[in-house]
Amino acid sequence: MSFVEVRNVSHSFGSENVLNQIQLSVEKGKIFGLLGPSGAGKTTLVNMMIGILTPNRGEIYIDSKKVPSFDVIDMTGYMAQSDALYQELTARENLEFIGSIYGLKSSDLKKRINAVMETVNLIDHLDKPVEKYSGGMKRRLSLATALLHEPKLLILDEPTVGIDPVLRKEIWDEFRNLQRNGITIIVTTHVMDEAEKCDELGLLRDGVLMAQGSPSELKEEYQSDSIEDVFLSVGGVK
Ligand SMILES: Nc1ncnc2c1ncn2[C@@H]1O[C@H](COP(=O)(O)OP(=O)(O)OP(=O)(O)O)[C@@H](O)[C@H]1O
Repeated sequence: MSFVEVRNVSHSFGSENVLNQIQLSVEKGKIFGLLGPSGAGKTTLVNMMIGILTPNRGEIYIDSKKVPSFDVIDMTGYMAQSDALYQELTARENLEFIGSIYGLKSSDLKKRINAVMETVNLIDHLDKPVEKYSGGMKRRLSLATALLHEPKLLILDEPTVGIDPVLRKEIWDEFRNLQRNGITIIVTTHVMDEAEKCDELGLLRDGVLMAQGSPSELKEEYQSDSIEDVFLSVGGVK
């Protein structure tokens, strides 16, 4: 069994069919990109992976455990599309709060807070209230909160929205570092140059997984020079 397995998942909200028989698998230590236009169903699918939402049909397994599961919550770091931060608290206070939810001991917690804030390059802003952070700083702090309990799986919903290209590169360098430590990363995006950086891609459109493969496999299969062209081909637009 692969580290992440999505088996025949379908979901509707009322009469709107949002996901249709999604099958995909992600190997341990890979960066998997879920690529698709707005409304394709990316957030719905990642919410199912962490167990926030239960699919109408199908199953999801993470590290051989069926979702939802407390083990999966423990091993997963999640960064939602909108930052779930307490604005009036400082970064340190936000991280202390998250750490207490995960049951980190105070001595470990202090070390982890310093480590994750170093990672996202915010160590000099630890005691600043979040409301004084810029949008990009908030995204980085959200990434820090997702990393705090040393997850084996990171699920990131559009992590670089509102982040400038220089910082985006730094964040991607960090993803590579995490990957070197054996962490599996699932990232949703509609930024094509980010898609090219993933080991494996799933192309989602209108709730259907149109194609899955590495960027080079997909480009070869669809005889395209870029992932953007692949996307247009599988979408039937080209
Ligand atoms: N709680 C909900 N109730 C009803 N409809 C929903 C709900 N959540 C999502 N949807 C619908 O499901 C579809 C897929 O939404 P989803 O947020 O998964 O897309 P997405 O690919 O993540 O888009 P974006 O890139 O804009 O975040 C959309 O048509 C959306 O309106």
